[in-house]
Amino acid sequence: MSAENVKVVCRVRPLNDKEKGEGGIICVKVPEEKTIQLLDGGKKSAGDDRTFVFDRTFDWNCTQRQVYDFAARPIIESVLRGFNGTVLAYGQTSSGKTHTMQGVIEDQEQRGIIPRMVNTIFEGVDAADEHIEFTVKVAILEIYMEKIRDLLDPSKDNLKVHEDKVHGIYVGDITEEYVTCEQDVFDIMRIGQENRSVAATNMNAHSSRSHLVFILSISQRNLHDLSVKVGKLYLVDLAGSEKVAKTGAAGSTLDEAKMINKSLSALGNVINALTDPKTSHVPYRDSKLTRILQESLGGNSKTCLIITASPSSYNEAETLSTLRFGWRAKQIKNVAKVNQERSVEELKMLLEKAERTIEEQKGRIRLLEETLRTNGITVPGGISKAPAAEAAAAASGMHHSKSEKTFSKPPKPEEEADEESEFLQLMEELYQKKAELKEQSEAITELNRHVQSVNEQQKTVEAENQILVNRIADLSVTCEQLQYERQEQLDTIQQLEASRKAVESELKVLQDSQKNLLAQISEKDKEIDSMAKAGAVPTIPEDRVADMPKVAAAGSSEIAKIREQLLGQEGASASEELAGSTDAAAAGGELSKQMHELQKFKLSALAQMEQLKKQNDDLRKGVYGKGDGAWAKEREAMLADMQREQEQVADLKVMLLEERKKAEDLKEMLKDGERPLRRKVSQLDRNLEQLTIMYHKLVSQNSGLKVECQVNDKKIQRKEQRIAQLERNLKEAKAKYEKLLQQCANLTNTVEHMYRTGTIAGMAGMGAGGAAAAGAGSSAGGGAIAPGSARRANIARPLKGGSHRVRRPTQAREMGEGGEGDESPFRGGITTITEEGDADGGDAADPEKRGAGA
Ligand SMILES: Nc1ncnc2c1ncn2[C@@H]1O[C@H](COP(=O)(O)OP(=O)(O)OP(=O)(O)O)[C@@H](O)[C@H]1O
Repeated sequence: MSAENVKVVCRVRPLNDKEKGEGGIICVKVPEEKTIQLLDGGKKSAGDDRTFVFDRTFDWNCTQRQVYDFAARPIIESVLRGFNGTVLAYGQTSSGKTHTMQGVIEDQEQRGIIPRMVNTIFEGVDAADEHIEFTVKVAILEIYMEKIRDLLDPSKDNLKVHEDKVHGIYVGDITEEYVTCEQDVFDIMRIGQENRSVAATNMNAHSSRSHLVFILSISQRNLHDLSVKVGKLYLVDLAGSEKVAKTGAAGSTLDEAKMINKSLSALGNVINALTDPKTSHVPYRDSKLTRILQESLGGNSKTCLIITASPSSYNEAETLSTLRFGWRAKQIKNVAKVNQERSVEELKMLLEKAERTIEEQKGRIRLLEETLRTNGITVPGGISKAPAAEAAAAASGMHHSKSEKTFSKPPKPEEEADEESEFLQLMEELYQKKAELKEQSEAITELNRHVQSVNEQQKTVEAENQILVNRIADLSVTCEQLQYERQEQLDTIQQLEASRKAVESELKVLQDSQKNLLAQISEKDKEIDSMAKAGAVPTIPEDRVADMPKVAAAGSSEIAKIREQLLGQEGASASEELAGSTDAAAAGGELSKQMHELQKFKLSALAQMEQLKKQNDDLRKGVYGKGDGAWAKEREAMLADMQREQEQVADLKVMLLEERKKAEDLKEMLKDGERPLRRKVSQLDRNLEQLTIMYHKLVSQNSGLKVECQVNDKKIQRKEQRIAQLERNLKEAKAKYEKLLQQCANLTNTVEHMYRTGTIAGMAGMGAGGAAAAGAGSSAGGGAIAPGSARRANIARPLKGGSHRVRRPTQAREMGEGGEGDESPFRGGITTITEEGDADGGDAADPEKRGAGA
């Protein structure tokens, strides 16, 4: 983990038509891979202050792939290894930021950094080992007028930036979509793009006036040891960095431009602070942009800044400012580290390893016991585990430093000394194991804490889940209510439709009957007219002819027939009369006979007429039941009724139209009401799904952890019991050991006494030498034991039959741990056995050496 500079890459786009039209000429030069020169006013020279060196400089001939391979590929590869990564595009409007970051997604050649990175991610996922499980999430946000908007859910338009130890800096409540393939990401990008704020300025008609941040989280879980690595990738397309005046913005667009300028100048201030050794405070909190990019600039991230520039002399000032910005940013140093969590499995493996080592040590202790036995040092019954107990006791003094761990030993033969040193080594190892065990138990405690925090998280998630469930239930109720109301409205519409149809059919019937009546009326009128004309017949009186049109339809045809007959006959008789009058002289009595006949016929016809009239009257009365003139009234009444009914029908029509309109409005309202509701419900469904997944994950993790804890607790318990047992054994062994020492000392006393008193012949010289050595602490007499040697010996010889005691340096006692009352000579510091009252213990003599002296 070492600090590395932010990588800065410069890209200059080709001169565009607008710039050519404005008479702009190329004012930049890329003399070599890493250098860019800004020519002075388009002249062919550039001063030193206008020459900049970056990690790489690309001119207008470069391809999207070249930029990606140099600027972004190493970053995505790091993200796949668990690092955080950031790629930022900075430059004036229309300088090629979006072209570089996004390009044309569908075009393999022209696609920019984001789609290429997405491609590399899924290639990496496909190529990874089978036991690595990947989870990729995408979020897109926009910082516009110092507000963070969620582009995957535009209703979240003022998100907050949070910071904690676990997640670092993050945007709270942002929508994160899980993706499983490239296309998923592209679909999400399209949605984000649609929601992005765009305002036109004269710099670039479709210039984006907001900062776009695309966040990809890649989590890798190792299914073998369950460790998790999480790499976060921030891809940032900043808003145009041109001067406000040049944008030609005014009014709300001016405010907007100022705001954008504010966040960009905050970015500049952060970079200045980071690169100025005198400044200690970095103003990350001055804008939302710098707050989000806190880790990317001077933090835990591998970062690449791509500065984009126009080559036109028209944009010279902006290009110079962009190059200066990039140059400053190049001084920033980041310290990136892999974001990895130690899994329970890993800790478990460590524990198991420690246990295995303890088992090995136990085996060695057993071996050692055997060695002790074979060398005549009895390991008393019941304390066969004494060495282990000693080891445990030694281990319990784990806070001693290695240098402090010097163990005293009684004078013994050489092989005993070797064994003892082996024993001590063993104990030292045991001490280390105990330390490891302590570490493990600390890890378990840590795990318990982790379990607790997971439990708390789970509770929070459950509570949130419950809130969401409640909200969903509320929404479902509202939805149901709306659906019920909608159904009611539909029913009303159906009813109205039915009544409309009924009214229409009634109307039709009425119209038909009206038509019939009108037809009848016109028929009657015609009849009346014709009858009126027929009034010329002398035998029919005028008043009767006037009545004729009122005759009912049933008798009218008969009447007409008879009338025709009458007319025909009368016409004939009239002509005959005429002929008779003109030929009167010739006709004579024949005429009067015919006249008589005609008169008779006329009378009978009149009688028939009379009868018919009567019939007609009867008929009329039968039909209408009313007298003359009532028919006209009836007709008027009918017409009035018809009129009324027509009016009613018209009213009904109006009502129907109104109802229809209401229904349409209602439908619209329902549609309008349903749309956000549906969106909300689907969003909530998505959230719920994610939460449920999280919840299940946490539950399974939690239960796994609980089981782990239980197992570990049991192991610890067993180990503690074993340690306690070992400590007990050690105490017993120590007591026996001291007893043995006592016996040994007594024996030595007795032997020396015997030497001195001459009980053992031939040993007097040695006894004298020994006595001399004992008395003077020098080599006088026997002279075999050097003072230094005597001083080094841990067990002093007993004096003149006097008693001896085991003395432990105060410091050693103070440094002992967990072994109160433990008098083991193997614990803490030098233990010496001296004569009583001999603080120095320097007069001790090694029996072995003594033996040699003799
Ligand atoms: N290197 C390039 N090669 C060819 N065309 C380019 C290059 N860079 C940019 N362009 C073209 O220039 C125009 C403006 O570029 P782009 O939209 O990427 O600018 P921008 O800096 O993102 O602007 P804004 O600040 O408005 O977002 C686009 O039509 C783009 O295709």
